[in-house]
Amino acid sequence: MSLHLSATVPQRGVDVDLRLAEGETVALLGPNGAGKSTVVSLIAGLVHPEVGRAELGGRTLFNLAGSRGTWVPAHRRGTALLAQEPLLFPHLNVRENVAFGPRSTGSSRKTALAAADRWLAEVDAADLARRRPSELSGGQAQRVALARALAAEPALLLLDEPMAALDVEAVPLMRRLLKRTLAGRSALIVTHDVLDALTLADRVLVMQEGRIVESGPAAVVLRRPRSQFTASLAGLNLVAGIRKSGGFVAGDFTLPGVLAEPAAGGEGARWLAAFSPTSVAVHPAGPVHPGVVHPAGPGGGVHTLFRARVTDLEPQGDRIRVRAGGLAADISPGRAAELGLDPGQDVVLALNPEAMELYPE
Ligand SMILES: Nc1ncnc2c1ncn2[C@@H]1O[C@H](COP(=O)(O)OP(=O)(O)OP(=O)(O)O)[C@@H](O)[C@H]1O
Repeated sequence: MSLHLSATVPQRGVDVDLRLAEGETVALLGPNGAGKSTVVSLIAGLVHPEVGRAELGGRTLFNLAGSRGTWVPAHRRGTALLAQEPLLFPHLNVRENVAFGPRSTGSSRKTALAAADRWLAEVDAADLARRRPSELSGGQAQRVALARALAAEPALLLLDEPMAALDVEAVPLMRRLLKRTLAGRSALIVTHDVLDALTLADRVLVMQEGRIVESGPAAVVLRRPRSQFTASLAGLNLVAGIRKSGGFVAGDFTLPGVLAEPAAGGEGARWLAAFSPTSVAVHPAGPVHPGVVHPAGPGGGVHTLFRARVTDLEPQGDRIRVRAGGLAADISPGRAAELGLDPGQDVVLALNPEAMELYPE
């Protein structure tokens, strides 16, 4: 069902306004402490905002705007929460754990157990029905917890980093199950993993310091990040600059002519450039002046060169990631050896405007 939440929790620095359409799965991303879990807790009824309101499928969950506030308690909200830890009842077996949801909303024991069997089959856990939670692996327990959440037939499923506590081997199966069960379902999933956003969500929201700062389809948000957090999730360099004489001017360099006919923003408008570290070439320090254009740069085309100091070197898959001038450049180990790179050394970076995504801030 559709959700609208607008709430402020000053003690946690959270002030959000978000909507989910009916049947939409939304991923909520953001750095540690951004307020993601607080948003989930607000919807679930576990945190009381100072002001705000929330509606799920047209039904008020809370409304603290007027003098006579409305507050629906957690167990009557029609939401189910799957957290990092499965939190199964230790004294009940798996089947009874899953049947607990329908039982608590008034189903007969027989109907609740039939629902449990159906949902256990749905998460490939039918064979675990008679086990106690203590006899399950972490991955199995989380699948059972998912079945329990779904068996409650929630109008909105809330998932707060549901795979964060799993062993790496258990994650792919859980992700496949989530993909299957979240399809067409109203759900909000908090995650740190960009793959979850890409595979599970119709749309992503990025939170920072208690506010939602980016929103859109995962592919768009990741191609055109608006914050360093999202850029690093997407594995991109992000540089802020301004439009000047048709060019993009950042602190260290200028990309002439790239904004000659911009779709938006005039002279002095703020623009962003996002580009992959693999598109940045590294050359020995030479007689280069800031912003000088190399007409036939590596890979062809017009490149912009600028001097920068290497701050760090780190392995990046089968490449070496060079951090210099606030940017990342991924080069081959052979090239790094050829350049004899060391932190503190000056180099020349070559940027290829053709490999960049340029967009108004
Ligand atoms: N129980 C609490 N009491 C008071 N403040 C809290 C409580 N839980 C979290 N906070 C604070 O509220 C802010 C938002 O925290 P929240 O847990 O919602 O962030 P998050 O984005 O989920 O972080 P993480 O990714 O680390 O889980 C943080 O400043 C945090 O320190």
